[in-house]
Amino acid sequence: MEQQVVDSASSFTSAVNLDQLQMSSIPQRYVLPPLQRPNSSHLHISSTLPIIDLSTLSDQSLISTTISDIRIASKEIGCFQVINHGIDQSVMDEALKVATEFFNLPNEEKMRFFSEDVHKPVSNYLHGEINGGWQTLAVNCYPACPQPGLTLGIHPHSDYGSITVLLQTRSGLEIKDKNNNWVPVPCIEGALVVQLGDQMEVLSNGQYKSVIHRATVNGDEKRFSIVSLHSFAMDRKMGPALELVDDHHPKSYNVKDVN
Ligand SMILES: O=C(O)CCC(=O)C(=O)O
Ligand SMILES: [Fe+2]
Repeated sequence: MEQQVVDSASSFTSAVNLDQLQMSSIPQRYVLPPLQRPNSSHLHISSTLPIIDLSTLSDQSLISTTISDIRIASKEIGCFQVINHGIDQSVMDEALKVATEFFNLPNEEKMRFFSEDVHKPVSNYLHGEINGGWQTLAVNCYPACPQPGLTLGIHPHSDYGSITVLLQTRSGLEIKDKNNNWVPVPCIEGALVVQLGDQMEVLSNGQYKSVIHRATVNGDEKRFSIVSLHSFAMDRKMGPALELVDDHHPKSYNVKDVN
């Protein structure tokens, strides 16, 4: 039975298929070595993730404090949450509703939207916007998992682009702090998670951090995240901003094509 699931589905749908089979344990290939499992390094949570109220940016008396809070979060963690960001709750609720409906479709229906080129559907629409940059929208569904302590929804990685904005339906996202501890990102109603990516770390000559993060799974409920990944234009040469390179801060990265 398991073999059939693996053969008939791409990695895109296989975990969802397993969910439909209501298995009481996960297949061996999903079981991680003990040190890579969630909770293995939670013992001393040393960081709390800042929550930035973006409505303060329209108040002259608060603007510099807010910018400074964003700068500190970008330097220390590369991640923060934003509230009062101007996106209506109803828009976010609708996006999550459509995501849920999509993942509830039968596999054959879902595969009608399948594309080998993950940039294709969105780039056609947005290419040329944001100064030739790219936006990729990922919608992730993490089925409830019978053994959440043994596996992960997404393995540790940093995002390749400049900035990522993420909406989650429940907690599950974790970031690595500067002491190498995994810190859970709490799910706050209406908040969006902002993560800096590799391009921002390079552009800032290492002053800002591209945050390493992962997604855990849970035993009782599906979790969704909608992830908007923003990247500079592919034909752009990327390197540290010259203003940030001097005798005390030598160039830490070579200039490379974003590609
Ligand atoms: O779902 C999450 O919380 C993380 C997703 C993520 O890191 C990604 O799609 O790049
Ligand atoms: Fe990511």
